[in-house]
Amino acid sequence: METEKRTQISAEQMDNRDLSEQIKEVTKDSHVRAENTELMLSFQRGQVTLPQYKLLLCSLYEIYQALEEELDRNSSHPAVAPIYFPAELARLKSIENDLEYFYGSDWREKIVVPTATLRYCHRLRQIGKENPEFLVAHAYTRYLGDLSGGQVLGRIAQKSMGLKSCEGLSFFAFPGVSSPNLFKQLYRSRMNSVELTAEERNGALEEAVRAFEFNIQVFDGLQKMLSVTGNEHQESSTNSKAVHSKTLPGTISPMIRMVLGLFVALATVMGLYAL
Ligand code: HEM
Repeated sequence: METEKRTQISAEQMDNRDLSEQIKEVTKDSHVRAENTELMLSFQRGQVTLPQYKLLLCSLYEIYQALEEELDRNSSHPAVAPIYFPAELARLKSIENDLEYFYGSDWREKIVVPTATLRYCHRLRQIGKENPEFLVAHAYTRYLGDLSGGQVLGRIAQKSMGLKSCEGLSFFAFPGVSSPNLFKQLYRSRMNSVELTAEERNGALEEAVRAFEFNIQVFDGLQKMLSVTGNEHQESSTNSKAVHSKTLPGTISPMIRMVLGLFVALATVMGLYAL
């Protein structure tokens, strides 16, 4: 009886807690996992390479395009309006500048992303249409991350890649935010003002865990791309749109298949003559 009462109280206390506290709590383990992905470890060790960073920018471009389009479209939705800060937070334009700096004016034709990025974007667009009240989870995961660890990562990246100026690093800069810490406080209070039913709140918390999971999968996908294709797509002027269309280990490229086909045909013809 006593235990039942205690469980009830803690469930109530849990419900009464602010969304910003709850979301931080439920994503704690995921944050540790994200920090420990190979890509994030390269950043933290000061070993991030230009191909890694360029490839990350490609995925961030697709992700922020989806996220910001959905936030814009739902900007007057009651669960989005309080956390809608395009002037302070929007990243798309900055990423476009960075991509142009590294890839040149035809950067749009050089974008390559792993399938994990496409899945992440698909989810963002889906919830933008079906459950805009969950966008807060995705906006929190990306923007508060960028304003937290992201700030340190930007400085490390500049050193690691030996970039002289801040060119190519505008993704990390938030000119509209004079104090990231104060802004994060404001953002948390706005998150806490969003009115959600218990069911919607649980959904948003689940979505935040999912958002971290998507990021982890994107980072892992990028590392796989780098280990499979090396720097080839970074340094050449390939026009491929998504790496999932590239040849991966375990598959036979169309060229090898054609050569094998010709070989078999030739052997068959020669066999017929021999008869
Ligand atoms: C090298 C990797 C990373 C490092 C070193 C790092 C570090 C940090 C630090 C120091 C904070 C501040 C914690 C606090 O104020 O209590 C933070 C907060 C945060 N990080 Fe990361 N982070 C990393 C990667 C990521 C990634 C990949 C994501 C998500 C995609 C992320 C999302 C967040 C979020 C949402 C917060 C805000 C937590 C809150 O105050 O509610 N971080 N991170």
